[in-house]
Amino acid sequence: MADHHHHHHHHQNPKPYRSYQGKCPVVPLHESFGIDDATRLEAARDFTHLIEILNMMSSKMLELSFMILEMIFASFDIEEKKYEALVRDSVSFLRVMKYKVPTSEDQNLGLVAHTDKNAITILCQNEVQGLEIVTKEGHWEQVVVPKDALVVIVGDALKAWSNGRLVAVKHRVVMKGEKERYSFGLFTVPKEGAMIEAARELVDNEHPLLYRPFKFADYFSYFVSNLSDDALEIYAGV
Ligand SMILES: O=C(O)CCC(=O)C(=O)O
Ligand SMILES: [Fe+2]
Repeated sequence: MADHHHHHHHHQNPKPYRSYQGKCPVVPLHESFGIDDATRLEAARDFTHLIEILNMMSSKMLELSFMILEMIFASFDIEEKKYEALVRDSVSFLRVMKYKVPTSEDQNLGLVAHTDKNAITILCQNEVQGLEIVTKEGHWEQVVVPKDALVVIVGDALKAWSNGRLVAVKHRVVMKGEKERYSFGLFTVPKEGAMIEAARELVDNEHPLLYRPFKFADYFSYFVSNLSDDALEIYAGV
């Protein structure tokens, strides 16, 4: 994360009155940015390394999600070969999000309650809180994310793979206060065609099989056309 902030400073042109202008108390209505030598594609590209930053951040976040998955597998004493579908057969998806300041209290829902459908999600937010989860007791509670910390969310695919040992927590975003919220999420998603099947080691008499094996893409299509709250239970529950 430190790298991310560090890179930000390179965007500031050291020459006066170049790059970003704005938030000036004399002309609070004004915002602008300048690009030196913009007729040269390389120079125009250099203006912002946003794409490089997104690429670097998402690579690091994907690395982190694989590391977390491996720790989960190790904690269950499961051999590497058995988690192919969840690691080697994964693609990543990055979503950049902005939540506006609500104008009235009854319009403060930033993102509807849901479980993530993919295997594992890493979230990174600015200092504006808003993420809420349903606790074991069944009530909504805010997740207070410390500065520079990331949030890891288990999705339905990992829940099914772990035969329900890992919980895909229901979460939402509720906006309060006067600041916009920004977040980005790196979603580790099983590849097209990947099967999600409970690890055999996690199925026994005490832990009967909860979900039949299913093709992740088919489950996702099912969810998209039904948008049910209990999609996993309905689609794959045994
Ligand atoms: O913005 C956030 O912190 C939550 C985003 C989220 O839950 C999602 O995109 O699935
Ligand atoms: Fe989510």
